Parts: sequence; structure tokens; C-alpha cells
Amino acid sequence: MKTILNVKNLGKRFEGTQVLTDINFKVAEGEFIAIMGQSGSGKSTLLYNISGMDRPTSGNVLFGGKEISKLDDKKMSEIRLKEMGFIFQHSHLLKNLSIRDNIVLPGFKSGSVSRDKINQRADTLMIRTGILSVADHDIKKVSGGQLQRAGICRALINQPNILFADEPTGALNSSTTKDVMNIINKVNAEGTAVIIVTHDAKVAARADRVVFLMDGKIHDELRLEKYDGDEEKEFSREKRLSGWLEERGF
Ligand SMILES: Nc1ncnc2c1ncn2[C@@H]1O[C@H](COP(=O)(O)OP(=O)(O)OP(=O)(O)O)[C@@H](O)[C@H]1O
Repeated sequence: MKTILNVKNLGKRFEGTQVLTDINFKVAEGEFIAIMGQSGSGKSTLLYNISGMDRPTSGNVLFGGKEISKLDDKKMSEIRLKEMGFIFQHSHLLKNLSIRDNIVLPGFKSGSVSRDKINQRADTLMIRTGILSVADHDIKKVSGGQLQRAGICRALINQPNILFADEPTGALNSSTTKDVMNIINKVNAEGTAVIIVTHDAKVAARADRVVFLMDGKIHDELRLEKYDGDEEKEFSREKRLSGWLEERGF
């Protein structure tokens, strides 16, 4: 499998504090990785530094074989807009815009395809995530789960090869978490690589690989089979992951 992201000897220092040290890992095309670890271990910092939202103080990040950690802000924003998708704990949709307008906006900004095509994509994404009925609603008038689904549609509007997610289910109840994870697993099954930061073992158990951070270093990782939606297997992979996490004091 081709490598989409190659992180080499990455380090991050904030003023006097070394937060990440000597991080090395590769992500294959279409792979799904979960990053776990204690609070403060550096998970979000790692996500930001491998996705061009922040810059590492040492090391390299190759995206599709291209070094991105030293690009200027303009070039990096363009790559983020056109080739990467982002989801956060809160969807950060723009106020005073409808759900649909929020979703199409990065598509229009990118300018890679026609507005008609972007509108069609938005419809398809909203149908798939079950939010077409609220497409024209103001973002203040929909539920948290609907907002998060809209955030996912927005992240996918430019058909990225990779989706970065920082605690995407952190503000959702367990049934909405399951719905959102089903959507993310489907997107992944269609070939989009996913890197997710989460505290939730049930969420991480949906990944192919769980990377455990400790004190800003990769401690080790657990490989799981590709998730296939089988409920019995899901239960056993959750148990396996929980035992593994417990051994690491999580
Ligand atoms: N902008 C910043 N300036 C200074 N220190 C920072 C900054 N961002 C993060 N840190 C520090 O880096 C360390 C790792 O933070 P980070 O948010 O990456 O951890 P985390 O594992 O994602 O934690 P949590 O699970 O609580 O979200 C923490 O000690 C934090 O205080």
C-alpha cells in the first residue's frame, strides 16, 4: 500500500517545553489510525503538526511524498483546503449561514470544480449523513449530532484523501457517537485515510491501528483488523483494546 503521510523524527517545542519528541510513523492510503494517550501526552499537538495546522520545530512531514512542514502559510492553506479534511469536537460552522451554505463554502473557495458540481456533492453528502431535511436550517436550529454530521460533510466536500479528526465525538451522546463513527468508517472504507484523536476506546476500536502516546513519544501501537461493521467482532475488538489500554495505565 502506498504511503500517504510519512512523519520523520518530528519534534515540537513550545517555548521551554519539549511536547513531542522523535515521532516516526507512516500512514498508508486508506488507513484508519487512532491516536490515544493520557491527557497532556501530546495527541492534539501531534495531529496539528502532521496536518499543517501547526509547524514542527524539528523533523519532516511528507504528504503524498511532498515535504509540507516547511511550506509557507499560503501553500499550506491550499493543501489543507483541497487535499485534507478536518473535524473537531465542535463543528465550528459559521453563524448566520445555513447548513448547506456551510458545507458548500470550502468547495466554492477551492474553485477546483463548478458550483453545480459542489452543490451536487453537498446533496449526496447530506443524504448519506441524513441531514438533507435540515439543509436550509440556520445552524442554531439543529441538534449537536446534526451539526457534527454537517461538519463531516464540510470536511468531505473537496473529496480529501485524508481526514483528520480531533475528538470528533467528544460532545456527543453514545448513540450519536455510533452514528458518526459509522459515517467515518464508511468514508474510510471508500478509501479516505483517517487519523483520529480520541479518549474513547469504543471510538478507537473502529481504527485499523491504535498509536499510544506517552509523554510526547510514541510508546507503542496495537494493530486491529479492518472494521467491517460486524457487531460481535466489534465487541471483541473493544475488549482487546480496553485490555491493552489498561496495561498502559489508561
Ligand atoms: N500552544 C501551546 N503553547 C504551550 N504549550 C502548549 C500549547 N499547546 C499545547 N501545549 C502543551 O503541550 C502538552 C500537550 O498538549 P496536547 O493538547 O497536545 O495534549 P493532549 O494529549 O491532546 O491532551 P488532552 O487529552 O487533554 O486534550 C500540554 O502540556 C500542553 O499544555
